[in-house]
Amino acid sequence: MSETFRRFLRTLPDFPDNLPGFDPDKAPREPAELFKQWLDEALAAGTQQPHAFSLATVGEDPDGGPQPSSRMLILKNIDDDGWHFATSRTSRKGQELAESPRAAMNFYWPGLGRQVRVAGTVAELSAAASAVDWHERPRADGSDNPDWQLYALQPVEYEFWQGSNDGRHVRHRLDRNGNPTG
Ligand SMILES: Cc1cc2nc3c(=O)[nH]c(=O)nc-3n(C[C@H](O)[C@H](O)[C@H](O)COP(=O)(O)O)c2cc1C
Repeated sequence: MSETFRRFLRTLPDFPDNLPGFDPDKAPREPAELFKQWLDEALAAGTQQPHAFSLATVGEDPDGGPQPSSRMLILKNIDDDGWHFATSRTSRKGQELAESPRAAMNFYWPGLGRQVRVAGTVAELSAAASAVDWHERPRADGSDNPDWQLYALQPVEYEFWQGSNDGRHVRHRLDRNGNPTG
């Protein structure tokens, strides 16, 4: 099984042939602006749920050691508070964020060979903003949910990654102020 499966994985499709280029010197200076540009391009390329991302949080393993966990979420906004997402405070990630308010986001747009990483500290936004988010969900039914929480991740680092079929992938890394870090 493992050898067959290993060979099967090798046969799976790689990046599409026509990936866009990326020149960091010509990119918007503001990381949020560059992100919005890439999001628009992912949408134009037909990406389903281009605003979906993986959120990694840190909890504890059964022996008390650090244990990362991750799951997909939907981006709700970007403003001075940070990059917004919402979930239940009682969920695993909600409990982990209460204990350890740091997280890492990862967006991936396979059709464009692009990945964006954003990591930082996480703060809870207001109950009023959380209620608005709850009621604006696509399948909202008018009920309230006092456990629903809107969070904002305040970035400490960013990485914009553009894959290339010649293997010369471009990594554009920025600090919290949007200054390139190499
Ligand atoms: C594309 C996608 C988007 C999702 N968006 C959200 C979301 O915005 N908020 C949320 O609480 N769960 C969302 N989920 C479900 C989460 O991935 C996860 O299963 C759930 O929140 C429980 O996670 P936890 O047990 O790790 O806390 C989404 C799942 C997928 C596949």
